Formats: sequence, structure tokens, C-alpha cells
Amino acid sequence: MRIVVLISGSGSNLQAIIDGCNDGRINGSVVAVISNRPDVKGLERARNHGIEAITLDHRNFDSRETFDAALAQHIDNFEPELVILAGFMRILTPTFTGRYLGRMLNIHPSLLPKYPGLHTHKRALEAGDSEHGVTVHFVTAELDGGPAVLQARVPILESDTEDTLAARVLEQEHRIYPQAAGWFCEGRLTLQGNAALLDNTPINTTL
Ligand SMILES: Nc1nc2c(c(=O)[nH]1)N[C@@H](CN(C=O)c1ccc(C(=O)N[C@@H](CCC(=O)O)C(=O)O)cc1)CN2
Ligand SMILES: NCC(=O)N[C@@H]1O[C@H](COP(=O)([O-])[O-])[C@@H](O)[C@H]1O
Repeated sequence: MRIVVLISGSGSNLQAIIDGCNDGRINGSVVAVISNRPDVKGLERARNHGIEAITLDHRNFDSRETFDAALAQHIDNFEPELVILAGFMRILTPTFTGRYLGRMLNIHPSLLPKYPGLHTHKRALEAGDSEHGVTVHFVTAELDGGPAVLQARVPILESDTEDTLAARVLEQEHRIYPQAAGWFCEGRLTLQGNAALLDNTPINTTL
């Protein structure tokens, strides 16, 4: 399957997806990487693997709608079966999410539905939570509200800072995102209404 990955920064999840394609865990190939921010490390990661790396700077557009329309044109040029958000930091419009409904995944650094949005590690620490984690979900118009596919739990340690917690969560991200993408590329993972199905059975597995 053809995969287009959207990024905004470092691209460590992009790297995990590329590695999954290269070692056979994902029956697909990343055909393009698109960043809404210029000169980010994720674009370098793409180029290091001979993958087309495109910058579509959202600051050059006068609205979310015009940015999303241009983004969709770029994506559709590559005719992907799967669009992966990997640290992509723009809220997408309903028109855009509707266009890729059922074939767009995101990874979010919290145990959704807890802490949608930003600054999740800080919020979990400030709440005094004993555990945190990460969720892979289908992308819908509702921000971080799409059906969950996979989750991984991470204990919060007394000594944790935002950075140490984020690093431990990131390790789990790199583990479960290739698993979810692999299921999709095998045709096993689908979106039916507001439910994620694996082999036609409702799923919300914690790995
Ligand atoms: N319609 C949807 N759009 C996006 C989803 C989604 O599920 N539905 N997932 C997000 C990813 N995400 C968290 O996982 C997320 C990304 C960005 C933001 C946000 O508030 N962005 C700000 C800009 C922040 C910045 O540039 O640093 C904004 O867009 O104004 C919240 C959550 C991707 N989009
Ligand atoms: N709301 C989206 C969000 O916060 N995504 C998070 O951004 C980081 C990107 O890292 P990466 O660029 O190294 O993959 C990851 O922790 C990812 O979960």
C-alpha cells in the first residue's frame, strides 16, 4: 500500500513507520512526507530514505480551508491508500477529514479520551495521574475523538518531568504505530461507523 505521512517536527514516528515498511512489519511504502513547517528534522529523515519531502507552510495560507485544500491536492497526487499523521500539529477541517475518513490515522500522546489536544504530559503530571500513555486512532472531524485502534499505558514516576515522561511515552508510540499501520496495510483494520474493527471485530486493544 502507498502511504503519505504528514509531520510538523522531529519525525521519530515517521522513522518508526519507515522502519516498519523496510523490515516488513508494514506491507506498504511511504511515498511522500509533507510538513506544515519548513526545515524540520522529519523532512531530512524522508530525504535520507529517498522519499519525496514536501514543505507546505500553513503560514502561507489565509485560512484553514485553503491550507487543507492545497494539502489534499498534494496528497492526492500520490494516490495513497493510507494517510498517517505523525506529530502533525494542525487541526484539520471537516471537509478534509471527511475526504480521508477510514484511511487516515493519528497518534496522540494520551490515553484518549483523556487529554485531547495539546500539552498532554504536562496536564497528566499536574493532575497527579499515576499513569499516562498513547493512543492510535482513526482521524475524524472531532479533534482526537476518532475511534481508538491501539493504546499503550505508561506509569508516571514520582521523579518524572515532562521530558522524561514524554520520552517514555514516545518509546511506546514507536512500538504501537507500526503495529496499527501494519494491520491497516494487511486490510485487517477498518472503520465501520464510529468503531474501529480488526478482522471485522470491534477493537480497542491495549498493547
Ligand atoms: N480534525 C482533526 N484534526 C486533527 C486531529 C483529529 O483527530 N481531528 N488530530 C490532530 C493531532 N493532534 C493531536 O493528536 C493535535 C494537533 C494539533 C492541535 C492544535 O491545537 N493545533 C493548533 C496549532 C498548534 C501548533 O502549531 O503548535 C492549531 O491547529 O491551531 C491539537 C491536536 C491533528 N489534526
Ligand atoms: N497532538 C499531536 C501530538 O502531540 N503528537 C505528538 O507529537 C510528538 C511528535 O513526535 P515525532 O515528530 O518525533 O513523531 C509525538 O509524541 C506525538 O504523539
